Amino acid sequence: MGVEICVEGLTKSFGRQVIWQDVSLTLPAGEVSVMLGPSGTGKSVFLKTLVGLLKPDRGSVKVAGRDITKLREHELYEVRKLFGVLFQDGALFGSMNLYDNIAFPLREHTRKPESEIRRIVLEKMDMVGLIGAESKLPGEISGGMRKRAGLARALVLDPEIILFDEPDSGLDPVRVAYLNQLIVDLNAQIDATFLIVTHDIASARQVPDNIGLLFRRELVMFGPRERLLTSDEPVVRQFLHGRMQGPIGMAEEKDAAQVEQELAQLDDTGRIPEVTPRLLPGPGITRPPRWEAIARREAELHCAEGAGA
Ligand SMILES: Nc1ncnc2c1ncn2[C@@H]1O[C@H](COP(=O)(O)OP(=O)(O)OP(=O)(O)O)[C@@H](O)[C@H]1O
Repeated sequence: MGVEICVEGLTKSFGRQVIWQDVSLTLPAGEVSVMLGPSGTGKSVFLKTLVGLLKPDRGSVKVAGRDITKLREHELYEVRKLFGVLFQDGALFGSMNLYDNIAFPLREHTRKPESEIRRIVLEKMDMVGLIGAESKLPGEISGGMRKRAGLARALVLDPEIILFDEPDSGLDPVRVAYLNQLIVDLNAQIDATFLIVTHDIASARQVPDNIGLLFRRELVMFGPRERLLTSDEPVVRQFLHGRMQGPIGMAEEKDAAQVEQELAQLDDTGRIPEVTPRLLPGPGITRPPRWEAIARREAELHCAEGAGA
């Protein structure tokens, strides 16, 4: 079972540049959450702060009840073992083949014999569909395969929490669909807590239990997927529809009068936004108990939509 991450009053700046302030949210244990936000709003900085690679100016990050912002380096080292992180490019060592890349955390952090390492590496490679590619170098495989190799490496220490930094960037829509299915299946199988930073709205609509949005140095909203998908908040609507009309501008924020005019022209007030059906774990994958609650919520949602139609 994954662990809960409880963030309270978190603020981070670099020099005089405030990245975000007073961010509070709880990533529920075992659930999948997505963090959205325009480029440069500090989503990657947020992931790095959660894993203790960056120190916040203020606030706390409690991982399984321990505030990691207060830990010393050697204590932090222990807590970091709870995390698996999938960096944007997979962050593989270019001169090592996939097998050695994936075995690396086990050789670095454990004293397991090579036979056990082999069993674990092949098990994780199988989970992400990479069996047979053990001897390939990262430069010899596609971007999608590199992401999956990065994911296999993030899995070898059996993490309680997995952080994904734009897992879908640079992938074609079909590979994104496969990757999303893999994420949903993995979550059901290993039951860890997932946080995904993505720009892909289709993924954000289908995959998570919860969605958050960073904008203007603040966490605008964080909550259950359906709440954000049906939200009236202009910035949430603009982002989830990927449209120009709304508070988010090309380079900076727009003035209030312009935003008001754009929103008036849109004239979609009163229309109930569609809630995209959730991506389900694949056939044969045993779903953890929380899926019963999810199924109930989804059924209620469809009843309400049916009644409103
Ligand atoms: N180590 C650092 N030192 C100084 N500034 C930094 C550092 N890391 C990030 N920043 C700044 O923090 C801001 C947020 O960066 P971050 O990469 O977290 O944004 P993001 O929301 O992930 O963007 P994108 O969606 O484009 O990947 C940027 O202005 C960046 O220049």
